[in-house]
Amino acid sequence: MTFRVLISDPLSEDGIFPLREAEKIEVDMITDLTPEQLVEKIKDYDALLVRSQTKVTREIIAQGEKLKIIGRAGVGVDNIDLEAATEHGVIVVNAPDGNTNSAAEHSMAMLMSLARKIPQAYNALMQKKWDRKSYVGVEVKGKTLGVIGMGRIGREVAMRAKGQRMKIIAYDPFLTEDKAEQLGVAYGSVEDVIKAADFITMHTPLLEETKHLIDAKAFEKMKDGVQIVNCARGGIIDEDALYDAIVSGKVAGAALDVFEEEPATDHKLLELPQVIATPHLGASTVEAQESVAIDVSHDVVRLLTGGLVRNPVNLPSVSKDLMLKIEPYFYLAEKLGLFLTHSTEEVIEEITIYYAGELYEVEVTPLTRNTIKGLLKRHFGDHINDVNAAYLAEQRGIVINEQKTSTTKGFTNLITVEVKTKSGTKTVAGTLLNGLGARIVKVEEYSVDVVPEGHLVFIHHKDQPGAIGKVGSILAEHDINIATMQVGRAGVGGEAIMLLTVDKLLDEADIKALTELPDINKVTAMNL
Ligand SMILES: NC(=O)c1ccc[n+]([C@@H]2O[C@H](COP(=O)([O-])OP(=O)(O)OC[C@H]3O[C@@H](n4cnc5c(N)ncnc54)[C@H](O)[C@@H]3O)[C@@H](O)[C@H]2O)c1
Ligand SMILES: O=C(O)CC[C@@H](O)C(=O)O
Repeated sequence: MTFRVLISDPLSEDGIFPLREAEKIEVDMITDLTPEQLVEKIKDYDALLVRSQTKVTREIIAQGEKLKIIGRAGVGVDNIDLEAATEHGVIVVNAPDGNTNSAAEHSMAMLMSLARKIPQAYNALMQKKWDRKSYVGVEVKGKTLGVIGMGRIGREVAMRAKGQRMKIIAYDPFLTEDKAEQLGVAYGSVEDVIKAADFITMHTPLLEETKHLIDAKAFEKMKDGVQIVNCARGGIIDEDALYDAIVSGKVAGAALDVFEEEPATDHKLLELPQVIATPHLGASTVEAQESVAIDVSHDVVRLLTGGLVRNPVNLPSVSKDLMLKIEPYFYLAEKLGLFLTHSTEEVIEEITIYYAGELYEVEVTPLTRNTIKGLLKRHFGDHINDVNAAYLAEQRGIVINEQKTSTTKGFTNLITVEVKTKSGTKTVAGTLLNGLGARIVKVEEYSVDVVPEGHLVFIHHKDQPGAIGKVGSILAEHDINIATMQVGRAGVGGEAIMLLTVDKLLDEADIKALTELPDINKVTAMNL
């Protein structure tokens, strides 16, 4: 049987040699297909390889009757409908490391060009203007660079900027003060970073949490004359707010490699002389393109020849027999992780998962991965799956422990998840009730009985008469219907919790109103 591979974006010919030389694999590189033509063509192919131009939509995936694997020659998989791929059993692989260096170098090139107005001066000279007054720049030495997102590229940029003798202040949900110290950078919240920086560079993925992370309010907090670099993803910065901040003079300049809508040729930001830009070139080097093409090509060959892929984005790698035993627990494990990530603001240092009762006999590692996936999903988005969850956690220095016990603690099965942060531990436990599905049965030291889905409100308060009624009244005033309510307390008049399921997610105003009530210590709203 011969497999057919379609490459729909230009990939390095040297990089795809593993595909070209593989037996029983035919490769077609056709880079000028319209979306309609791709929908038609994909029917004949077993694998699709893309860069960032091709939008691999649900429709394309649905039409891919033979499609087994989609390879993304690069990091971001935001041009691939992962949900559709998973639903259709199509494995998505990427090349997370191959372009790190190039993207970091491009970010530095943009930073330096911005500081010294090189593109603007070049343009003037090309128009035969010898203008030395209009293009006076600033030195970066001694200036503070704010790095938002200290993953692979953010760290490389920080190291390079230190070489330019810049001071670095960084934020990443997985960066602790200790790790920051080891890296020789200052650590702060997003607010600390944007307030302190002379230059700010973005290096996060585009997620629900990072969309418009830099908005009008954020610009207000920045130093006057701040300069912004974005070589990560358009949409992390609110482009309208950036435009206004430049026009008002708050922001002195911006260097953009990425835009919310690409291609972005007719964009109002490109009309501003303070903006320099490149057309998504961060990974466009001979080396990066060869490296990412080699990585995805190897994975495609591995998969098509019955092997295991190295960089799966959505692959569940569990045998059928084991899957039958543990599949019912996947949902519970992920929801427990998700619950804890919402109720833990601090950096997670250690995760311990205890499996009790009938889970004692079973291989539980896939459940551990699912729990970690739930715990990290808020920060990694769809990039994380049960295959790469543990790897990503360990890469961030999070210690993972898995423990088994035959003690049933009254339940036939029990999963207890404990996370350790700098200020202590947080715990949640859940069980699968025969015929009734998943339940959260313990939160911290309190016993509860809650279905882990939908909109939850978790309140820490002081056990006082009337506290529950006041919460009910505020929610009613805010038109929020309570579906269920659980309460627990350490002792009369002591620490207590309420765990409510409600019909819609609380917004900031709802949370503020509840927090202002007497005896309410903390309110956490979550969507499981
Ligand atoms: N311009 C280009 O051509 C180009 C090339 C390569 C990568 N990229 C993009 O650059 C970005 C970074 O890539 P990477 O390889 O370093 O990824 P990475 O996964 O190694 O790092 C991303 C980091 O962002 C952090 N993060 C998540 N949510 C955050 C938040 N709310 N605030 C701050 N940090 C947060 C994560 O913890 C992680 O450490 C991605 O968006 C990627 O797609 C662009
Ligand atoms: O394909 C490209 O050149 C862009 C790649 C880059 O955005 C990535 O996320 O890896």
